[in-house]
Amino acid sequence: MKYISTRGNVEAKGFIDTVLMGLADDGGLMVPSEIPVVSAAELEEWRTLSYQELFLKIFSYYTNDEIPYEDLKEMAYTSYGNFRAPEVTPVRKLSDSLYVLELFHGPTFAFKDVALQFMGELYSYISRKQNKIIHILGATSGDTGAAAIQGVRGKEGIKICILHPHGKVSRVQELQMTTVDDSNVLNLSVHGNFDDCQKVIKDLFADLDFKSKYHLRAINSINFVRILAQTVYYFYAYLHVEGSAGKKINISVPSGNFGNIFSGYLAKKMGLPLGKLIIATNENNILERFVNTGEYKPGDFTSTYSPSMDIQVASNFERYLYYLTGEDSGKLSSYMAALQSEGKITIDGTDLEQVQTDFAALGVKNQQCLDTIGKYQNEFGYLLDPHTACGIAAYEAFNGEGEIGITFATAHPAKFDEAIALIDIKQEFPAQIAALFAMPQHQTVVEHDKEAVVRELKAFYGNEGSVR
Ligand SMILES: Cc1ncc(COP(=O)(O)O)c(C=O)c1O
Ligand SMILES: N[C@@H](CCOP(=O)(O)O)C(=O)O
Repeated sequence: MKYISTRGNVEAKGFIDTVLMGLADDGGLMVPSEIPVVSAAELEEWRTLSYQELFLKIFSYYTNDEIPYEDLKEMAYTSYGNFRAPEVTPVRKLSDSLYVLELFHGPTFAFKDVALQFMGELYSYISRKQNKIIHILGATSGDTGAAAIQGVRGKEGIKICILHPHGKVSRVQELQMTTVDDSNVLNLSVHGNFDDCQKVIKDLFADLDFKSKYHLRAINSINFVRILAQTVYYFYAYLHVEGSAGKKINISVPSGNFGNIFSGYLAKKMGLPLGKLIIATNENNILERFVNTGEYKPGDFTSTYSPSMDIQVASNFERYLYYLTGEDSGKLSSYMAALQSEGKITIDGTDLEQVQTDFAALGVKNQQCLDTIGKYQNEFGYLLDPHTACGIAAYEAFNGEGEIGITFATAHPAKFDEAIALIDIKQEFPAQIAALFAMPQHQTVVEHDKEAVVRELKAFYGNEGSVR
């Protein structure tokens, strides 16, 4: 398996080089040169596998034996060994037509742990095997940062710097990131929003001299391995829903940067019989507007009760667009150029029909989000976090009569008590979260400005040159 850039100007790479490259050097995103297809018979054989076994089956299609099987196995078992649920991502049945895939049983109580616990192990493995310095640079609206820091804190050969939007993450998210006092961690709290943070890091990755001189590596979903690791739980969910054999299952995914739902798109292309892929967003509804009208146009940023999805410029949209163009890098590049110069991308005709076949989408308003949390607490005694509540509202809008839907629970409600308290629900915090409130914080507040970030990075990296 080789990996290529959506923009077509990067020499094909192997698996590890793709991980290390992160953002493609031509500004595009790396994708597999062809997507492997799992047969229906093999899929059925996977029904009894544990999460870790399933992970190994799926990764084996992609790693080209660049990582010996025993090493990959050890990484998978270490990564998921510290999840609070033995199933890793348990499936809960709420009714005959609704299942919830709980993705929040990792160390930081959000779905990001599933991929980032593994990426922490993988970067550490590559650093040891190749004697490489790994300087992770990431942007977060709250959850990626916490999970990435937790995945690599204290690991030799690795430093991590995370940019988060100042005052725009939840209190627990901020504490999860900033109470970590390991010397290999730097938190930059940026005056601006998530899109501003993401733009700064993308600009730094695009500066190839800087990227190479300072050994920059990505943990955001611009990195293909994030997408791949997230694909595993789509298979797991499908295989653990009662009566799914021979049926198509709809999946509703709280979405922001389009990474999670793109993993579902990949799973479907690999042969997983999924029905509708439902994009649930909040009032930052660029993806809903795109699916309904064909116009992709970043709008005004809105702060909502689901702050992790307060995103206008969705990174992985480019990967989807690449497949929509029939893997035509030239056409994709001209769409991305139009986004740059005209501030929007417009598609129509059969392309728009294809989009509407691939996805349904709903932008859930703040009040509807709160109403959904209240409704599920009353009817099922099940407390939803505000992101998951958007997912459930979108499931309700699109799951048809007699169809089965799975909604992804992307975070634990304790991470977003600000919203939940508004409807007078009092929740008890898990001990790991309650303990954060008494801990000192470490962060540097910076302006939303590439040069200010560069100054902090240079001080953090010190004299580290090309040898570890
Ligand atoms: C809790 C939660 N739900 C949903 C999302 C959206 O996921 P994605 O960015 O992969 O679309 C995020 C952030 O990414 C998140 O932290
Ligand atoms: N919601 C995310 C935003 C970054 O998304 P990623 O999937 O590209 O890492 C977050 O929690 O930071």
